[in-house]
Amino acid sequence: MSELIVRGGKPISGEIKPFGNKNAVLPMLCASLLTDDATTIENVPEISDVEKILDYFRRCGSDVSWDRDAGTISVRHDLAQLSSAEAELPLGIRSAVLLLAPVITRAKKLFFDTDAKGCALGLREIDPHLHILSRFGCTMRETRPYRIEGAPVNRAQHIWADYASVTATETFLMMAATAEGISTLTNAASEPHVQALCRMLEAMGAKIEGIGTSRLTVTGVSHLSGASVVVPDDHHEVATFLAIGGVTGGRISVRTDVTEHMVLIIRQFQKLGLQITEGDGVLTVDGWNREIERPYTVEMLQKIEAAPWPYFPADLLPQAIGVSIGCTGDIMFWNKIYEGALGWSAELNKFGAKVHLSDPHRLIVFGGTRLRPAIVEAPYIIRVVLALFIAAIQIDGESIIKNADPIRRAHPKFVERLKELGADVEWR
Ligand SMILES: CC(=O)N[C@H]1[C@@H](OP(=O)(O)OP(=O)(O)OC[C@H]2O[C@@H](n3ccc(=O)[nH]c3=O)[C@H](O)[C@@H]2O)O[C@H](CO)[C@@H](O)[C@@H]1O
Ligand SMILES: C=C(OP(=O)(O)O)C(=O)O
Repeated sequence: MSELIVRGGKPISGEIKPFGNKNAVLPMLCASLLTDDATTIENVPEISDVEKILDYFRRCGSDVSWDRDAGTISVRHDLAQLSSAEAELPLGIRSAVLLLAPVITRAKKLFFDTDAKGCALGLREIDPHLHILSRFGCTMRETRPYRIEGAPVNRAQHIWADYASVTATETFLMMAATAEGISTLTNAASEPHVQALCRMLEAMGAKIEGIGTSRLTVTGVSHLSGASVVVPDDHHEVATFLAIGGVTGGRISVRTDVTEHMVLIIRQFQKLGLQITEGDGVLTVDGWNREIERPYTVEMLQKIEAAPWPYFPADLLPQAIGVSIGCTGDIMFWNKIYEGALGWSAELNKFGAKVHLSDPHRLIVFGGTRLRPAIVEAPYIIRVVLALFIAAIQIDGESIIKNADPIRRAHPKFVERLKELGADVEWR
C-alpha cells in the first residue's frame, strides 16, 4: 500500500488534534538510554521511526511497553545487556545518529555500519556528530564500518559548531549532560524539538542554560534519573493540516500546545493567501484568496526562506510549495539548508504548474496556471509526499501519488483522519 489516491476539489472541514512531534520523540527516546531508571513518554505518535528505535531497544535487551491507544511508552534499559549488545542501528531513519551519544556514554563502545541517512534531502553528513564525540574523548575509526570507543570519563568541552545542526546539537546535549564540568555549544540549533530534549534532560536531572538560544551551557551531573515527560505536538502537522483545509476551501481548526512556535510559520502561509487566525490555543484556517501577497517593494519577488530555527523550517517548505501552485502571482522558495531538497519539483509540472529550479536551493513558482489531476512520484522525503498531497487535493479529479509510504514515518493515521473530515482519499 504505497500509493495515495486523492480525489480533490472537495472542501475538508472540522477539527484536528495533532500528534506528537517525530523529531522530538526520537531524541527523547534515545535520551532514555542515559539512565537505568524507567522513563515514561506521553503523546507518542504511532509512526514507523518510533517502531524502529523501539526495535533497536528490544534487540539491546531493554524492557519496552507501548500503549498505542494512550500514546504512552515506558522503557527501561539494562546497562549490562546494552554493553554486550551488538545490535545493528536502525536503517532509513536519520535518528539512528542519535543513538551514538547515549550508547557510547553508557556502553563505551559501538560498532555501526550505517551512515544514518533519513529523507533524501542531500548528503546528511555525520561529521558534526563524530566531531562532537571525538571532542568528548571518543576514539573512532572514521570509515565504515565505524568503530567508536568512549573515554572512561566524559570531560566538559567548549565547542563552536560549523553550523546549527539539529541532531548534532542533540548529540552534544547527551554527551555534555553527564560530562565532568561545564560544557558549552556555540552555534547550537534551537528548534522546538531541541528544546523538548533539553526539557527532558532537565527532568532527568541535567543542568542546562540557554534553552531555545544558539548558545547552550550544560553543567554535567554524575547521575541522570528516570522521568515522566510529554512530547510536544508536531508543529509540522499543525501547519500541514491548516494548509490542506485552506486549499480545499474548507475550515479546519487545530487545537495545540505549540501555538507559540507557529507565529512565523503562519506568517509565511499567509503570504500564500491562506486566512489563518489564532485564539485560545486554537488555530483556524477559513478561506484562501489564492493570491501571492504582493511585496511593498515592487521590484521584489515575494519569497519564503527556510533556515535553522527561528527561521521558517525546511520541513515545511515543501508544503508551502504545494499550496503556492494554486495561487496567482510569483514566489521564490529558498531552502538555505539542504543541497538536494528541491529536485522533486519537476513532479509539479505534471499538475500543470510552472516552476523553475534556479539552483539546488531556490525554486520559483509562477502562478496562475491551469491545474489538472496527475500521477506523480514522491521521492523518499516525508514532507514532499505532503506537498504532492496538498497539490492534488486542491484539484478537481483523481490524482495518484506513488511511493507515498514515507508519510508513515511522521504522520500517524494521516488518511484516516482526513477521511473523517470529508476527504476522498485512500491507500492502494
Ligand atoms: C531526526 C531529525 O531531527 N531530523 C531533522 C534534523 O535533521 P539533521 O539534524 O540531519 O539536520 P541538520 O540540522 O544537521 O541539517 C541538515 C543539513 O543541512 C545542512 N546545513 C544545515 C544548517 C546550516 O546552517 N547549514 C547547512 O549547511 C548540512 O548539510 C546538514 O547536514 O534537522 C533538519 C533541519 O531542520 C530537519 O530537516 C530534519 O527533519
Ligand atoms: C527530514 C525529515 O526527517 P529525517 O531527518 O528523519 O529524514 C523530516 O522529518 O522531515
